Amino acid sequence: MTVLVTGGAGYIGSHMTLALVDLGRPVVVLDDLSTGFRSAIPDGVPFVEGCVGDEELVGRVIAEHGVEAIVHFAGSIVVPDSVTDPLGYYLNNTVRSRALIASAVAGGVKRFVFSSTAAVYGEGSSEPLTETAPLDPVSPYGASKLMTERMLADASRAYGLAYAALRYFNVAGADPEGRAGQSSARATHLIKVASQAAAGLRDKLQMFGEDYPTPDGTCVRDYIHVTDLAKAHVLALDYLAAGGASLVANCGYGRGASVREVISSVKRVSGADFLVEPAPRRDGDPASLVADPSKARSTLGWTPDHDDLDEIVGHALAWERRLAERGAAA
Ligand SMILES: NC(=O)c1ccc[n+]([C@@H]2O[C@H](COP(=O)([O-])OP(=O)(O)OC[C@H]3O[C@@H](n4cnc5c(N)ncnc54)[C@H](O)[C@@H]3O)[C@@H](O)[C@H]2O)c1
Ligand SMILES: O=c1ccn([C@@H]2O[C@H](COP(=O)(O)OP(=O)(O)O[C@H]3O[C@H](CO)[C@H](O)[C@H](O)[C@H]3O)[C@@H](O)[C@H]2O)c(=O)[nH]1
Repeated sequence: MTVLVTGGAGYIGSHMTLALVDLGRPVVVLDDLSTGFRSAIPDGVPFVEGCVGDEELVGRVIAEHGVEAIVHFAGSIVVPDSVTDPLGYYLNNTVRSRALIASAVAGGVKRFVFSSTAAVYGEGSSEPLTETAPLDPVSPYGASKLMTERMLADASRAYGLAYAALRYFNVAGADPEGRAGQSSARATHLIKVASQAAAGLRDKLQMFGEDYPTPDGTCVRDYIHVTDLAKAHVLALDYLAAGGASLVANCGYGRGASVREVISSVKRVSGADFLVEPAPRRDGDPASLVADPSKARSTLGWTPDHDDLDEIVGHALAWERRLAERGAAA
């Protein structure tokens, strides 16, 4: 069963590609390298440079590689950018996903795993969030992903495409063996940015908002290790291949950490101090997002191996140091 991994040159997609290679499963990567890196794709894995919205290209890839399942990571991911450029986000995340789903249907691909997000949930629901919590995205990013979920649900009913939409909470960390990590220098994610500050690559960290209705006033998120997330995708592929019904499932640990707690963890684990500057709230940020992951556990049999904030931070820091060494060597 060849798996087409879109966005496989990106952060999460490269970890999924590694997970499939480790299991000896055939895989092909499609990525336009807009935010991904050619070097993130393991040696020997076929790579096609192009856009998921290019139906002619995707049709050819499906036919030439005998693709039987698609894992769709490709997309634009920065919540505040989606607030300033909503139409760009609807184009890359929604319109091009529609084209990819159409290519899957036309090419006879029967299984599809989609990168959705906790950003599809509205604010104010009681936590932890189950998949049945009200859907009312705060940001265009969340809306662009929710629209793709809806297209998949309809395509599944109409064309028999079985899908799993995995709603990731906050993905962080790096491959424990140091083979992959978050490489984008322009990354905006808290653990990445704090790791860069700890490694001396940034002079400070801004803390966006201290007046949220949370225990310490800063936003609360459910941070999940990227390797545990890749494992959930492998299980989702196996579940669908075994005839499992289409599903939507949260991917998180069910426990929240505040921005202050994350910063403390990064300082503790790195042993480095860095400047933390209070800053205004960032557009599109909900106060708190914590998953109820029981569906992924019961339906997919998912059990995390790295459910520990300091471990996640330790792997992110190790990757950051590796990147810094490579930069110094370049
Ligand atoms: N990182 C998180 O915390 C998080 C949380 C929830 C959901 N997600 C979702 O997971 C997926 C992967 O995120 P990531 O953190 O690895 O981001 P990333 O930017 O590292 O990876 C995205 C990859 O997709 C590629 N890409 C973008 N548009 C493309 C297109 N039209 N055609 C082909 N390739 C394209 C990029 O070059 C990149 O390699 C995204 O869909 C994102 O929305 C991420
Ligand atoms: O320099 C920074 C960066 C972030 N934050 C804060 O840290 C928290 C987490 O922010 P991230 O940017 O790390 O992550 P988001 O919660 O904004 O978004 C991430 O998780 C979401 C789901 O929860 C989406 O799926 C999205 O793709 C992904 O980027 C937020 O309160 C943010 O304001 C800071 O204070 N300073």
